[in-house]
Amino acid sequence: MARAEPMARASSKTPTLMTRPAAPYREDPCRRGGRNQERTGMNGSPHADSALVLDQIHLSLKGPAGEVNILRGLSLTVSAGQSVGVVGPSGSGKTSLLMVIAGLERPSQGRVVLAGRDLSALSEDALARVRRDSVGIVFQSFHLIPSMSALENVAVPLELAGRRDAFAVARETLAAVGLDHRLDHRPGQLSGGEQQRVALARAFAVQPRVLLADEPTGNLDGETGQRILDLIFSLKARFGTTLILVTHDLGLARACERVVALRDGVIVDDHLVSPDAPAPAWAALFPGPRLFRRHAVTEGPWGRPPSPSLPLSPPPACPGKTA
Ligand SMILES: Nc1ncnc2c1ncn2[C@@H]1O[C@H](COP(=O)(O)OP(=O)(O)OP(=O)(O)O)[C@@H](O)[C@H]1O
Repeated sequence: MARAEPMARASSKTPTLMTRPAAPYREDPCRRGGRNQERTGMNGSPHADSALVLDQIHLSLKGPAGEVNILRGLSLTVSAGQSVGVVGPSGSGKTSLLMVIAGLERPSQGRVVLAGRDLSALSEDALARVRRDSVGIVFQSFHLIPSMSALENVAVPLELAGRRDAFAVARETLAAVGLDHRLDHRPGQLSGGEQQRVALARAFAVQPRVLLADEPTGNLDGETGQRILDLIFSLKARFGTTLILVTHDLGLARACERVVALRDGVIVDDHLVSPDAPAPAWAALFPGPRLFRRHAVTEGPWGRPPSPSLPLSPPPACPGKTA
């Protein structure tokens, strides 16, 4: 559902993008690269390499005609660093799933474990902190603050989180998305693709463990959408971010390592993507596929690699492993 205000249902909760504090670079090389297709019931099994575990999630909300069962017993485990395209017909629950993962919507039943924290056990304040530390969100309609410059849009969440280097980090991140010549432009003075790049810079500036994107190319023309997609995957490669992308675009979905298809609030298909494989069953859910290419991006899409001076900490050592 192309919700103009995807955060409206969570109006009583803390806005995510403006309050997320800076998080240190926490990519764990011990956890990266695994592909985990296990659907788990938690049952005490270890999820050490999981960025996200959803265990039997139900979400019911009151609609005008009574209660709507939006998610109905959905379980999913996503490895750290994995990219997952979430597809499905309109109304199947894709956006609702993102809201639950982000902690913006509490499930009626079930458990969400995000970056090692069981969200169901947390107070609202603790939930907001985990969200701010661990999650970046990018929406189809950018959600930038119109009265602020590009630089301020990226820097202000960092500043609110107490980062003294907020503006320096914001400059670096905007440079990494190719916008160092547009720092003082307000959203209304930027193209759609530029606005989405600002939104991506804002999401990645805090180096989240998990990036949630709801139709991130939905408002863009094909070429600009492709470049935004290149950028997302290049930032993912750089930071080891786990990506969960909701899309109606078959090509975008197939750019991910894994595709999960929803229908009526349950997972009906869950595949690792093989570029050479014949069209999988979920392809039938797409009316008119566009073809984005499969990604192996290591350089920035705007003609140069992401800024080497982004504030990276050295990767932590793997316990029990020698170099
Ligand atoms: N606040 C709400 N109260 C009641 N029902 C809701 C609410 N928000 C969404 N729904 C319903 O939940 C279902 C799933 O909505 P959701 O936005 O998650 O679907 P979606 O798969 O993202 O759809 P689309 O592809 O059209 O964006 C829809 O039937 C929708 O009408």
